[in-house]
Amino acid sequence: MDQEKIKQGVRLILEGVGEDLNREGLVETPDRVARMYEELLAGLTMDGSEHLQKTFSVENNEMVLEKDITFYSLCEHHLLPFYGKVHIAYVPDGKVAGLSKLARTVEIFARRLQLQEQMTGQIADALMDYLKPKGVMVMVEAEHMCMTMRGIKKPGSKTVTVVKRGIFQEEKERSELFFQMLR
Ligand SMILES: Nc1nc2c(ncn2[C@@H]2O[C@H](COP(=O)(O)OP(=O)(O)OP(=O)(O)O)[C@@H](O)[C@H]2O)c(=O)[nH]1
Ligand SMILES: [Zn+2]
Repeated sequence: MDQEKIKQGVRLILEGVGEDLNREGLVETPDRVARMYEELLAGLTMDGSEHLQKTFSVENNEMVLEKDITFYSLCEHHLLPFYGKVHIAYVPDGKVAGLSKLARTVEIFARRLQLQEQMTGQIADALMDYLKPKGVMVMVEAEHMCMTMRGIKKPGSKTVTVVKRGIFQEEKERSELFFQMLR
């Protein structure tokens, strides 16, 4: 990431809104914001396979659900946060991932400029590609600040996206079980 360019950009925004760049509270702001983007967009340089290489063998291929994984992302249209919960279910095919690795995979795709629909699909596809389970289902529930603090201003509105892969597309009962387990 080009920190110098981000700093220049922040200086231009501050000037553009009519601020005094030399005001005490703003002197370090371009630097802070550049460091912040490094953290908020850390997923850009990471690969979805990163945390899904190490697995554990299982004989029982029953569904695993990891729910309420909190995430914070940035919408690519306004650069404002959208945040909420990700729920991931998968049906293993002889191997499972460490539980924390599901949340780590969420982080990789959340820490980018995103569309919620795209993030949901990317998480599901990474699990299918690298963990090779029989199926994956991912649900994301989020509040978009571009919908709440600006524009249409509808605080509390939630966007829910769902992506199914493999056995979840073929067997309706699997998705029903997923929804039941979320209650
Ligand atoms: N599908 C989708 N849309 C999103 C997401 N995040 C933000 N948006 C929408 O992106 C759209 C951008 O619309 P534009 O008309 O180009 O921008 P705008 O004039 O700022 O739109 P308003 O928000 O309606 O004021 C808006 O409708 C946002 O609600 C997302 O994750 N998925
Ligand atoms: Zn937006």
